[in-house]
Amino acid sequence: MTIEEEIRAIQEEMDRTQKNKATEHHLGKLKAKMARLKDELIKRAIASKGGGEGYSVKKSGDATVTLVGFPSVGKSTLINKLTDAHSEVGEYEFTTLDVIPGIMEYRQAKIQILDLPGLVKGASAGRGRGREVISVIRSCDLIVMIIDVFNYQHLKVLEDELYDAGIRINQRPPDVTITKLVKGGITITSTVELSLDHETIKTILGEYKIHNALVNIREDITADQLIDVIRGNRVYIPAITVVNKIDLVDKEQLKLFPKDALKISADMELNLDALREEIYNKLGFINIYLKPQGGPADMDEPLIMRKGCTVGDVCDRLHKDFRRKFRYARVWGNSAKHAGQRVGLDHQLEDGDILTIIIQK
Ligand SMILES: Nc1nc2c(ncn2[C@@H]2O[C@H](COP(=O)(O)OP(=O)(O)OP(=O)(O)O)[C@@H](O)[C@H]2O)c(=O)[nH]1
Ligand SMILES: [K+]
Ligand SMILES: [Mg+2]
Repeated sequence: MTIEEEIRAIQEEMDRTQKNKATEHHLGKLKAKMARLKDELIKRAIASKGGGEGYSVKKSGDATVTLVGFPSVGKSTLINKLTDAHSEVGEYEFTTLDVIPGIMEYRQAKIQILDLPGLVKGASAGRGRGREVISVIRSCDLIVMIIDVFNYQHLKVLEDELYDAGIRINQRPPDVTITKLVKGGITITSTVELSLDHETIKTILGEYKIHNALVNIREDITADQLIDVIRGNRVYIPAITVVNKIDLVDKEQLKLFPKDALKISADMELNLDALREEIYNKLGFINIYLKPQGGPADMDEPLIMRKGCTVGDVCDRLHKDFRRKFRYARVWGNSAKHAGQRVGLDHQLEDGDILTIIIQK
């Protein structure tokens, strides 16, 4: 049996099984098995080799955004309008076969946008150049999911493909820690009421050969989320949904789409300003001002970083040796307990902070 067939067989068994106290543990076991099989698919999807050469994309700018959608929804048309790129547009599917980068300059930020080949159902299992495309998506900072006005149902397919590739959109990592031990069995502690019973949790851990561990759960999680924590290879990426080609339908029809989806026409340049703004906001940029030791801060040209960044991230941005040569830093502003606070690489910065980095000579 292939993995896909096994998954289907287990799903059928789960559907057949009545939910009650007597079957709870059996269902838990099936759930655990199912989750582990899906995990096999993810492992396959993220192995960027396999089908052929991976795409080599050089990252540039302050953040990287990918355009993800079925063939011919208008990804290339859009990147040509938003950036300096010239990506081929065609009426036929799979016009774009490579990753095409472009830069969108917006409010002092340089945002790299990547036009990608169309994604189809089965991409995460390697259909088309699915695996290679997915490995590019996994390393971006924001996903723009594009559907066109005639194919709303594709949105769910896209979401499922990303999910099966270990990409969690608009989610935070589950608040769970697992500390493996050499003996003593499994101890589960939780600060909230859990929907998963302890037996199921143990069964899932057992599927991954974890028999001794401290498990601390601080939010109500699903079986899939527990496996996300065990595997640790999931990526958590924000996403926005865009409906393209609105010039082809009337206003009434647009009401059928969810409120939070942005409705645009790439071709007719309708609503593109709102999209630029949304991309910028969703990336959560902050300004960090650098101050050389003993001198005034450069207040004209801030370093553009992302919310949640650390002093170490700033070091990486400035020079490849800075992290290694780092001694300490001083910070003024919102993240500082007092002006000029001495901080280390892990210190989290906030918008408007002024920073001095001291490195070894
Ligand atoms: N009416 C209308 N047509 C559009 C719009 N955007 C794109 N198109 C047309 O849709 C077709 C596909 O556009 P592309 O930009 O090549 O789409 P794509 O998503 O890059 O396609 P692949 O690279 O093949 O995956 C072309 O004929 C475009 O002219 C739009 O906003 N309105
Ligand atoms: K096309
Ligand atoms: Mg294209």
